[in-house]
Order: sequence, then C-alpha cells, then structure tokens
Amino acid sequence: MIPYKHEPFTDFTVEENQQAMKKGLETVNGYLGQDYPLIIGGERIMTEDKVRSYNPSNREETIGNVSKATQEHAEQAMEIAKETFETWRKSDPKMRADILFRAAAILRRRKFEFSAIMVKEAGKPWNEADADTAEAIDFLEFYGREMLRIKDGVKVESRPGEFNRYDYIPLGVGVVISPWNFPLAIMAGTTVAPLVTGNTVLLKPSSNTLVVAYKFMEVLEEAGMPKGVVNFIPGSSRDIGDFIVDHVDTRFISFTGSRDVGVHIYERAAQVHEGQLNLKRVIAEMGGKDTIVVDSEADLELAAESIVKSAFGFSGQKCSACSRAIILEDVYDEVVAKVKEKTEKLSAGNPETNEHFMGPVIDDKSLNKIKEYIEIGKQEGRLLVGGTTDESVGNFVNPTVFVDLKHDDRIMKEEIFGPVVGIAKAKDFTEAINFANATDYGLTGAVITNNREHLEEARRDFMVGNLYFNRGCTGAIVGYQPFGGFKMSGTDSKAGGPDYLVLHMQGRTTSEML
Ligand SMILES: NC(=O)c1ccc[n+]([C@@H]2O[C@H](COP(=O)([O-])OP(=O)(O)OC[C@H]3O[C@@H](n4cnc5c(N)ncnc54)[C@H](O)[C@@H]3O)[C@@H](O)[C@H]2O)c1
Ligand SMILES: N[C@@H](CCC=O)C(=O)O
Repeated sequence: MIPYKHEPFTDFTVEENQQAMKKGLETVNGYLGQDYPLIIGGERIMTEDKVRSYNPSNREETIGNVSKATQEHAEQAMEIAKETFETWRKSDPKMRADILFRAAAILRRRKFEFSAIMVKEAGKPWNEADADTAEAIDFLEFYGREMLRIKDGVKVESRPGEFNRYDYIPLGVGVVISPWNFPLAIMAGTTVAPLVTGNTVLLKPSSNTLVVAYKFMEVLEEAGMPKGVVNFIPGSSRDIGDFIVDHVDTRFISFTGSRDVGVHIYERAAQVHEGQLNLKRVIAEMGGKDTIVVDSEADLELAAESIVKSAFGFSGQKCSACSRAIILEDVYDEVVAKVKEKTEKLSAGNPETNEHFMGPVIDDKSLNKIKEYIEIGKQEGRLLVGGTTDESVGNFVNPTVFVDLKHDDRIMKEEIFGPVVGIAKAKDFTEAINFANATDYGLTGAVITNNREHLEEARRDFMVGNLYFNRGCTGAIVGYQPFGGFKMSGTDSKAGGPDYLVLHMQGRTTSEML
C-alpha cells in the first residue's frame, strides 16, 4: 500500500490538459438532456415526475432530467438498506477499502469528464472543477487507508486471565444529504465514509447537481459496490427530507449544507419516535462567515491576493470563502487599494471556455439573495467595486467589494454565499481577532502577519476550525488539513481527518476469559 498523497491539480496552461478538458466537455455534451432513474437496491426506477438539472451559465441548457423519489421510494430504499446492512456489516473491511481504491482509479481515468460535468452543472471554472474532482479522489484514497488503519480496533489492556479487545463496528443505515457547491467531492466523501465503515446509505444529493451524483453511483457500481449498499434517492427535500430524517430506522444523518437546514435536521433527529431503537447520530457541516485578518506587519500584496482569491473563487460559493476582511487601520487604505485593483481585473462569464476567473452563481434563488445583500451593503458601507449582474442568459454576479463597514454590520455577519466581500478596520491586532470571532460561525479564517507573537495569539484565540497563516482561507486538502468548524458551522466533523470514519461507527469492547 503506497502512502497517501493528495491528487495533484491539473495545470491547464499545458496544451495536452486543455485538449483533455475540451474532450471531457465534448463527452458531457454528448449526453446532455438524458433522463436518469433512481437507484434502489441496484434497480433503476424511472419516475414520471423529474427534476430538470440545468446549466447555471445558460438556463436553457438541460444537463439532465432526474427522477424524483417519493416517500414510498424512500421507504423501499430504507427496507433494502436495512436488509443489505445485515450482510454488509460483516464484510471484510479490506474488501470495502478495495472498492474505494478501485473507484479512485476509475475517477482518475475519467477526471476530465467529471470535471466537465461540474463546469456545466455547477458552473465551476476548470480549475475549481478539477480541484473538486481531485478532492473526491482524495476522499476515496484517504478513507480506504483509514479503514485499513482502524479495522482491527485499538489496543486496550488485559488483566491476567482475560483478553480484552476494543473494536469499531458500523452503526446501521445512514442518510447522506449533500450540497451543490462541492457536488462531487462532498457528496462522494460523505457517501463513501459510511460505505467503507460497513454501513448502508440512502443518498439524497442537492437537486441542483444530480447528474454528477448519478455518474458517481455508476463509478461505485463499476468498482464493485454490491446492490443496496448505497441507494440513490434524489428528490424534493419538501417531499422526502423530513421523512428520511424522521425515519425510525435512520441510525445517523450526515448533512452538509446551510445553517438553517442543518439546525432543522439536528432538531428533528433528536425526536425519538415510536419503535425507534437508537438515538440518531447527526454529522452536520454547515455555513460559514470567514474572515481574513490583515496585520500592520504583513505582506500587503499577499494580503490583497489572499482576500481576492478566497472571496471570489467559485464566485464565493464556498463555506470557506473569505466574505469579510478585518484590516488594521494603519494599513487599511493601502490594502483596500490593492484589493480594488486586483478585483477589477476579474471577469465573470461562462466557465466552459476557461476565459473567466468566475462562473455564475448556482440559481435564481441564490442570485436574488445576493442582490438583496448588495442593496444592504450599499446602505451599510461604501461600494468599492462591482455590485452589478448579468442575468440575460445565466446567473452572473460581478465580484463585489464593500468597504468602510462596521465589523457587526449585516453583510459582515450573515452568510451571503456569493462573490461579495465586506471590509472593516480595527485599531489593533487583538481587536481584529475579537472582530473576527464576532460571528455565529467558526469555520475558516486566515491571518496575514509577520509578527510571531500575533500568529500565536491567533492560534490561541481565533476560534475557527481551519485557521490559515499567510495564505487564503479556502482549499483544505484531504489528509493534510482536516476540514470542519465550530459554533454554527456544524459539529466539527473534520472531513478528511483521522477522526472522521469513527463518526460512522461505535466502539465495542469484548472480553474473553482465558
Ligand atoms: N461546512 C461545510 O463543510 C460545508 C460544505 C459545503 C457547503 N456548506 C454550506 O452549504 C450551503 C450551500 O449548500 P446548499 O445550498 O445545498 O445548502 P442547503 O442547506 O440549501 O441544502 C443542502 C442539502 O440539504 C437538502 N435539504 C434542504 N432542506 C432539507 C430538509 N428540510 N430536510 C432534508 N434535506 C434538506 C438539500 O436538498 C441539499 O441536498 C452554504 O450554507 C454552505 O456554507 C457547508
Ligand atoms: N473544504 C472546502 C470548502 C467546502 C465548503 O464549501 C475548502 O476548504 O475550501
């Protein structure tokens, strides 16, 4: 077993890689508009009622029409998942890990196709789509190795005459609910973690990005996943969301998405229903309002670059995005000027041609929410750059910067989830850290400083799950920078970390008298 190393990103300045991506786009264009079924117990079920997955860069373009699960389908999936669990839980963890390694190899061979799906279905620029595919491969490779690491449990002591073992055993049937913004990586990571630990899964991806999820299901099947281990039940959260969360046989829920939905699920999962045998476990990774702090003693060019790249990568549609910057007052004007200059060079447009830094935002609901916050920003601060949209064909919002804000203004506190960043000043470093902490979230953050004491003060006091020094605040790498956050950013599950698989298992002690 070769040691884990993260999947390298693709260099699209290389002609060969550009051609490979264009070929990937041609492949995807070849199957646009197809109908897709549910997958329950390995059986394909085509429903009359379907969700149209469309291209946010061009609303008229249909990526696929995907079947919608009803509560009856969800019940059927639960029954099959329960039955399958009884054999899957006893399967060889090495075999389960091999499925992940094989899936990683298949994904690696088809990485340009999968990235191309996300260019079309999620509006991801080539580099962002490639990073998403690389992260999915990383989750497969890393969790496969993690399962091999913990398959024999952990050593405990034994007294004379006894032999004690401490093992991890699977939980049961899990509901995996995934977001659209990392439509392959997070969907795949949250699905294969329960799979490799011996659980079975009901997978309900976001309705915005269903085709890439379906294609991933085919990869798992090709890699040898038995029927019924993962059941693909796309559908309206109104129709089946509460149903699968409330179900008495749902042993755990792995949710990634917004704060409001996460809290809703967390509250509902706490309810014990008639006939329920377990307290449901909830793994919830939720929203962010992430801050970059710029110290007086800092590389101001690096600071501006870090703010701009973290704020506008994938149009700011990352839970880790820099949506607020707190800058010490003695360098404030200089950093703001640099941010303005860099932002003005960015363009938003159709990501297919790889000519634009940013693509669209995901849908009309998101577009309208961002526009509302732009109007709020104009009331609370000064519009430095952007604030405009192009809605003629797709959902394009130009990169937008507001300055001269107070740290507790609405656009400095509430998740906008778009290409909008707010900037405020602080009189000293400690005040800047206090302002950085003054949100309901605790996901990512960054500090740009050359002052060692200030770095250590931040490491101690800046309360976020992923804290970066002298770089941007997005782009955690699986196995290198376990990802997850505090406060209303969720249960700090640390995806891609050494504790993650055990969240999908329970410890069991066996003790034998010799
Ligand atoms: N912390 C993280 O690791 C992380 C990662 C990615 C995204 N996010 C967050 O996710 C949000 C963006 O993603 P989104 O728009 O898909 O979030 P969302 O909460 O709208 O949807 C997430 C998932 O929940 C489903 N859902 C919605 N209502 C439901 C209900 N009542 N019951 C069951 N399922 C329901 C959706 O269909 C989707 O599959 C942002 O807030 C972002 O910060 C967090
Ligand atoms: N793990 C990703 C963010 C996921 C949330 O959207 C990052 O580190 O940028």
